[in-house]
Amino acid sequence: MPNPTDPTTILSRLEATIAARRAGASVSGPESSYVARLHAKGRGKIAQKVGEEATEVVIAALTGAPEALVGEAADLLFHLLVLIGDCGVSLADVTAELERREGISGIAEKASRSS
Ligand SMILES: N=c1c2ncn([C@@H]3O[C@H](COP(=O)(O)OP(=O)(O)OP(=O)(O)O)[C@@H](O)[C@H]3O)c2ncn1[C@@H]1O[C@H](COP(=O)(O)O)[C@@H](O)[C@H]1O
Repeated sequence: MPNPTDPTTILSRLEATIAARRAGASVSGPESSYVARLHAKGRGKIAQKVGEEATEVVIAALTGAPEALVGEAADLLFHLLVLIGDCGVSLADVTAELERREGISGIAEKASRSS
């Protein structure tokens, strides 16, 4: 049985909640759901939010306390999940890519690109 507080489990649960909000956007509506509201504004707005949150992560990392970075990183992960979901990409797609890269040094991989 998966550990409910495991980071991957939490991200999967959040992904499922986001998908449910997206699917039921016309039911719950932008009034009561932030995810539905964001979807109503379109992919451009969702992508813009990811960019903003990424910038806030950078600022917090360079100037803020660790607690501020935790909050900004959570905002970024949340909005990134909303964006990839909107594009039909799942968390499993991303973790599969990370798994594929496992053990491949980034330096060696970059060097292999030119050959
Ligand atoms: N994890 C989150 C989460 N993190 C951040 N946020 C919201 O993201 C927004 C980001 O704040 P900003 O000031 O940047 O956004 P904003 O005021 O809309 O900014 P602009 O319109 O000016 O761009 C805030 O409204 C936060 O509450 C989140 N909203 C929802 N979730 C999760 O998503 C689930 C579904 O949420 P609803 O769709 O609202 O039911 C929730 O149960 C949570 O688990």
